[in-house]
Amino acid sequence: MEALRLEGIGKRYGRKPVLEGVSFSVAPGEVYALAGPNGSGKTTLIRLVTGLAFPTQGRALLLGEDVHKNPAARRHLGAVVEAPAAFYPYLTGRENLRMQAYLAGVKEAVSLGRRPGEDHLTGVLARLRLLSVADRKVGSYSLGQRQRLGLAAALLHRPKVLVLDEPTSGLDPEGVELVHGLLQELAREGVAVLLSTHHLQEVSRYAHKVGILGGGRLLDEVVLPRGEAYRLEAQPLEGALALLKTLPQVVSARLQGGAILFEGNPEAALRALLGAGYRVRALYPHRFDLMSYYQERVRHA
Ligand SMILES: Nc1ncnc2c1ncn2[C@@H]1O[C@H](COP(=O)(O)OP(=O)(O)OP(=O)(O)O)[C@@H](O)[C@H]1O
Repeated sequence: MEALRLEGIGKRYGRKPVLEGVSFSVAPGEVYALAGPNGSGKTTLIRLVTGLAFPTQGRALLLGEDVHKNPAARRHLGAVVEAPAAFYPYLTGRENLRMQAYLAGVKEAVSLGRRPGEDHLTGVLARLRLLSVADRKVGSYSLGQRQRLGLAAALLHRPKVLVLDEPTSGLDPEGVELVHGLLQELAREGVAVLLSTHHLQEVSRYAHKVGILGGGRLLDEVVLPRGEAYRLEAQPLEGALALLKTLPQVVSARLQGGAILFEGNPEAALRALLGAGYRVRALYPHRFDLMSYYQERVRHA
C-alpha cells in the first residue's frame, strides 16, 4: 500500500485557488521531492498533507486513512513544517524532546534513567548530532541546532511517513549533508519521505521522484534514474523499445525526444537489437540534468 496518497487535493483562500487537483503518492522507502518557484504552493501542499490546513477539494490519505476526516491518522506522521519548530527555551534539548515524547505518548522515550527509553532519546539526538548540546538550554541553540532538534522531535515516535518543508534551509553545509544522509537512511528503513526544496541538485542524488509544482498545479512528476542510464537511437524505434522491454538485463526503457532512454546493460541491449535486425545509429551514456529539465518545464508552464 502507498504510505501517502493525495487524490485531487486543492485549496482556495476566498476565491483565490492556491492549489488545484494535485494527485500523487509516495511508497514506503521512497523519497519524493516537491519543487517549484516561490508561491507555487509547496508549503500549502505540505500543510494540507499534515492536516494543518483543510482542503477545499480532494483528500490526503496516510496509510489509507483520511488525514482530515480521521485526525488519528497523524500517528503515522512525523513532520517539520514551521521552521524553526517551537521549543521551550529554558529547557534543554533533551528535556524538550522528553516532554514532547510524553505528550505524544511515546512510552519508550519517556522512561528516565539508564533505561531503554533514555537510550531511544539518546539515539535520536545522536542521529541528529545533537548529543554535545543535548543538555544545554534550547534558548542558547543556534538556528541550525534548533532546526535539527525539530527533526529529532519529528522522529521520536518512529513515523512511517515523514513530511518536511525545506528541511535544509538555514543549515550549514555539514548540517545539509547530515539531513540528506539521514533522509536516505530513513528511506532505506522503509519510511516514506515527502520534502519540499529549492535545492534540486542535492536531492536529485537520492530522491526517487520529483514533483514539479507551478501555478498551484502539479506540472510534472519526474522519476529519477537510479542506475546508469543510456540513450539509444534505433530504427524502427517503437519495435526496438518493445524488444528492450522484454530483456532481463534492461531495468526500464521509455521514449524520449525521438530516442530510447533506458537503464540496464548496454552491451546486452545492443546485442539483442542487432541480432533482431534493428539499425542502431547511436548508443551513449545519458546524464539526466534535473535542473535544466526543471527550468524548461517551469518556463513552458
Ligand atoms: N493564508 C493564506 N491566505 C491567502 N493566500 C495564501 C495563504 N497562504 C498562502 N497563500 C498564497 O498561496 C500561494 C502559494 O503559497 P505557498 O507558501 O504554498 O508557496 P511556496 O511554493 O511554498 O512558496 P516558497 O517557495 O516561497 O516557500 C501564494 O500565492 C501565497 O500568497
